[in-house]
Amino acid sequence: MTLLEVSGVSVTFDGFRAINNLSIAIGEPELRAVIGPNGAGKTTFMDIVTGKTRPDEGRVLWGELSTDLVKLSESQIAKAGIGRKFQKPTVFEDQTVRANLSMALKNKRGPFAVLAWKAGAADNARIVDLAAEVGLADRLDHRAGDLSHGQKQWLEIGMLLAQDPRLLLVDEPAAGMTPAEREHTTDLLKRAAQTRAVVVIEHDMDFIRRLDCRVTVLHEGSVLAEGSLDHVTQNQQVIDVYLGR
Ligand SMILES: Nc1ncnc2c1ncn2[C@@H]1O[C@H](COP(=O)(O)OP(=O)(O)OP(=O)(O)O)[C@@H](O)[C@H]1O
Repeated sequence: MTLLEVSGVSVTFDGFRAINNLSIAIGEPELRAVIGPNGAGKTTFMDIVTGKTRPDEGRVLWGELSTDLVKLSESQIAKAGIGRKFQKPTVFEDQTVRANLSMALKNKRGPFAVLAWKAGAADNARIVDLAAEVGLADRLDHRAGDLSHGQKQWLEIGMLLAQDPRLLLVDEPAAGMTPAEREHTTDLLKRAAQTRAVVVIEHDMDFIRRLDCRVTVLHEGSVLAEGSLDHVTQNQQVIDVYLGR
């Protein structure tokens, strides 16, 4: 099923067309990589889906009811089931891994439930499962600030998964990671994408190859090519504007 359908979207910043008649459809479940040269519009694409940037034209249709996300606020879009991971990890450094995951579970319930919330047995089991899922099972009682850069990124992914998003948007997860951390991150994202849609912006081609998924190449705010990594990397235009540089 198509979960997200970006259709004919354009955005102009001060006369510069950053997104130009962009159309992309993401299925559920699906793992999708988005690549392209600097300034191609990758981050702006995510800003549009999450409601941070409003398009001048086009529609962003979501879910079974084809709700137009352009008409919703950022918080309504988040509640609809779209989670976003920015490049830099944003975890509560002074809190433990367990407390961070616990807060993320709490947030899912909304402001009224939070007032009366206390971690029950089911929540504690879910926290342990989430930690295991992102590879932090043996770090539950460690301070998040003491984790490595890669581990902080995994914790933040765990916090997003705690909120059960139907679509997870991830911006350059491999940046600053060791090769072993990158490998773990690809496994984690592939697993997460078995039951939901996951869209990953990345520059690291080895990372993309390991993701083993459909790839969309953006250039000047539009889709230049789409398909398997082998398919898009053999495309002469992709070689000219991105790979050959
Ligand atoms: N708020 C803004 N105001 C003005 N220009 C912007 C704004 N946001 C993005 N742009 C411009 O739009 C273009 C697309 O930017 P975007 O960050 O989406 O590209 P990107 O593909 O994510 O690039 P990178 O790989 O460098 O992160 C760039 O030329 C950028 O300078």
